[in-house]
Amino acid sequence: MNICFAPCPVVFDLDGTLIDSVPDIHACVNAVLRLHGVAPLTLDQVRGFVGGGVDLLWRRVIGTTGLPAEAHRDLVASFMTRYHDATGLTRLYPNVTEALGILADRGYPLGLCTNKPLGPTRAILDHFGIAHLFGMVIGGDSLPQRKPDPAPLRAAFAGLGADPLKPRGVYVGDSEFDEECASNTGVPFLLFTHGYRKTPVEQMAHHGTFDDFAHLPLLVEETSAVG
Ligand SMILES: O=C(O)COP(=O)(O)O
Repeated sequence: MNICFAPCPVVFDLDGTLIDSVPDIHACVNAVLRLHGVAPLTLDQVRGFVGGGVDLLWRRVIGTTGLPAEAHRDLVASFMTRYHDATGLTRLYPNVTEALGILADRGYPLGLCTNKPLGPTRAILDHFGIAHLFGMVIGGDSLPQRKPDPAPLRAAFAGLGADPLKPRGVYVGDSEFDEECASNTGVPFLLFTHGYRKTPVEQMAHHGTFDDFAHLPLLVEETSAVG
């Protein structure tokens, strides 16, 4: 059971959930590929590589382009010098700011748990003026483990005052990584259907879906009341 008598913590994924970040990631990946004389990847290819963090992104880029595996570390470093504050092509999904504001006003402690490194995560939250809404932010480099390991999500809930081993709350995300992480952590999962998932919605385990953040506050209320 996951019943909360006070508003329980709500933790969000970032890429594909609050923001569409793929255009900036795509531009920075292709800028690095250009330096190595490699043909650019498409937006769809790069979208398919996002979700597991920067190391996995570049393992997938290497697998597709035939760049040498030994170059991985340098490619990631070169990407990060470009991506650490790249926000120009990134967009918040519609009604995100309003939904976060409503949940915060209703007393829900809000957190963020992303596989994106903390540097660009903070740059994006600042850029969109939503950083102050999150009481805890866990990035892909905050801990040795990354989603779908439960450790980062547990740390996010713990930072919001929940019991890290049996957290009460809700995780909101868009991908298979998020689905598995919520299940590993033992919290209900709310699935945003416009994100980067590859699996059909009907094959994903979730406690509710939404395609517009205008519907999220009610869904959170219902999910945390039912458990
Ligand atoms: O950087 C990534 O690959 C994914 O980040 P996310 O956990 O916010 O979806």
